[in-house]
Amino acid sequence: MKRIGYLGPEGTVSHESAALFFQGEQHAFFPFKLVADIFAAAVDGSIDYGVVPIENTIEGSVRMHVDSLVQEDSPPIRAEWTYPSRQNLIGHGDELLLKNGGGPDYARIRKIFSKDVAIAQCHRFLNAHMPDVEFEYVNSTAHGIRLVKENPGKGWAAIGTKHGSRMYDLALLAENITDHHNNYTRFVLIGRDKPELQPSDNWKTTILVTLPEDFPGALHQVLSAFAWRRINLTKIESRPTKLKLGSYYFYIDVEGTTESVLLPAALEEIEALGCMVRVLGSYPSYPYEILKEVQA
Ligand SMILES: O=C(O)C(=O)C[C@]1(C(=O)O)C=C[C@@H](O)C=C1
Repeated sequence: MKRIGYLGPEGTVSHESAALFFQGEQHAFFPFKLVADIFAAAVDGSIDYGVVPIENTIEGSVRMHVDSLVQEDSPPIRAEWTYPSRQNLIGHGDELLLKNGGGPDYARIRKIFSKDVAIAQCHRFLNAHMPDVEFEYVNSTAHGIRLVKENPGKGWAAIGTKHGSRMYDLALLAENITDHHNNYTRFVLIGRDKPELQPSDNWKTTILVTLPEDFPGALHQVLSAFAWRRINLTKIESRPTKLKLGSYYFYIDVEGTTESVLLPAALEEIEALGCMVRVLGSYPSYPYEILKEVQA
């Protein structure tokens, strides 16, 4: 049985998405307090695979997690999938719902607990209903829900999943409060060994490219190595190497696998330019709709 690490406690978006990804298989799930701890456990072998949220429709890249993926000792990316992040306002119903059934009593909500990314996904709703509410950023959405559960009577609410509200037996004060409903998170699976997964028609490869110094037009040449081979890039992002001010690498996702003929040739061409290239993983990609179909 494989050991899977996810951002806990139970009831996070990561937990829901991992349950869907590994549906129908026997796995042991282990909650972690921080995504950094998942990386550490995947490195020291105390888990086989780790589930890492990497990008969100509204908030873009989760930078800290991208930076962990890039560390020299991080295990490779073995798969990616997308999962809808549907956030809800959660609290003690007897305390924070209007008695006449008229919905949440916003005036009584003093503080909202959640993960920074989840709060950022609900800005419009929060501005419209509670422009002056105080926020407390916690390690995960379910961590916030748990704190609210343990502290009734203080005017505390959380932002998190329906699954989380059921798990902690709290009321859904307001449902689907994300700024728009097309809010997806991209998760990656990291692990030392190649997992056995459903076949997929979509493959991606993530590479890190560090450009040589003082080489005018280097990025242009890197991109053209993909362009003339008609290899599609799905993401490119620059991140500081953290070694020197002004020194950056490029984090690039391309469609295709390193098992193909074209992609290794493109990477060789880029290396020949004097760039450093590191492959962070070549892996199948599963859109949410496909995972849902398997479930049905
Ligand atoms: O806090 C959670 O529920 C998580 O799984 C983490 C996380 C993230 O940090 O990106 C994952 C997806 C959601 O969009 C919000 C939060």
